[in-house]
Amino acid sequence: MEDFLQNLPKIELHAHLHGSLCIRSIHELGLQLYGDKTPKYVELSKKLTEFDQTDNLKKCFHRFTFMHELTSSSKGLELATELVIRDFARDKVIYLELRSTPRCFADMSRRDYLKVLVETIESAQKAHNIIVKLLISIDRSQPTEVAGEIVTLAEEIKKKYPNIVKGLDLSGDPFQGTFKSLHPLLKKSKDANFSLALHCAEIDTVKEAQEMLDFGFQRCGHGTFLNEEQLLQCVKQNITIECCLTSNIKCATVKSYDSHHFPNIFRNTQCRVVLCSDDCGIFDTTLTQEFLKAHKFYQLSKNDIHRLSMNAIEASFADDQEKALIKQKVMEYFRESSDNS
Ligand SMILES: CNc1ncnc2c1ncn2[C@@H]1O[C@H](COP(=O)(O)O)[C@@H](O)[C@H]1O
Ligand SMILES: [Zn+2]
Repeated sequence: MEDFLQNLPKIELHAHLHGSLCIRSIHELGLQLYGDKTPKYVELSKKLTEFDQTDNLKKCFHRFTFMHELTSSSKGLELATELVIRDFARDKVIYLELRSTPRCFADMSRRDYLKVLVETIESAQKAHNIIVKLLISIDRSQPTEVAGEIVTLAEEIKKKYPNIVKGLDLSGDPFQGTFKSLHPLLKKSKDANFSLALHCAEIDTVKEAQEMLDFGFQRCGHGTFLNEEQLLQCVKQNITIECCLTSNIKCATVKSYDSHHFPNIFRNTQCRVVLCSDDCGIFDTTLTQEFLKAHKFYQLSKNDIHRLSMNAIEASFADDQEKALIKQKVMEYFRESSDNS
């Protein structure tokens, strides 16, 4: 199964740019930015060895602050994006939806940030033979004015790069900010035909989850605390749940693999569900590892893996032609592997 999953052409729908940089690639980034044996690189290496295991959501957000310091220049951001895309391609991901929150620094505006991302995606997807789309993230902990600027920029850049910019993500520390305050902005995006992949019910906030479901969106990040009724609503509204096993365990929003919500949704409901990595760098995982864990803990068969792959293709924000192409590659792989077994 390990070889089968490693070589399976995979579809990743929930990956945050800065969380997806693994320690090895952060070293590579540091080397390229600062050069070997320079004081800055030595300091970076020291900091990296001091990182202890991420075992709760708060620690995870500390690490983002550190990551953001590294990419606070156009060069750093470009290199980080290229490395992340390369690493996904190495894990045999053939279709990737990468999400990132536009930031501004001394010499870079949020518009510049997005420009660096789309241009790097354009070149990296060719170099690494992978289809990459961008979802623009709104950080719920930031002031609504910032979210407003991001929504406006997203509309502008989607017009220019309609084949790369596919939708909006709502993420950030779930203990901060409210969906309600962002409702008018998200409504504007929805009316402008943006696809929405929103973090929802990552922590136990039933009322907010209900507001979000009633608002309506395409993909639900985590959905950990959705109740049975809300899952039924997801079925009715055709909302896909993006499950991130390792992320939930390491952030301690789920106690154990045995009590994870994935198997119940997958086996006992009509809800479309997909497996994703979330922040594979921070949680020291890969999409292959996520499938392997699901196989180990929930006895996923090859048929189940096929169903999950088809779910991901269906739920992706790719256009119909791209979906057909990805489907063909996945089907071919399953056909060949059954011929060889
Ligand atoms: C673990 N669960 C999570 N829950 C909520 N938001 C998360 C997240 N993991 C990542 N992010 C969001 O992604 C940002 C980092 O990537 P970018 O700077 O955007 O590329 C984080 O700052 C946070 O806003
Ligand atoms: Zn996430």
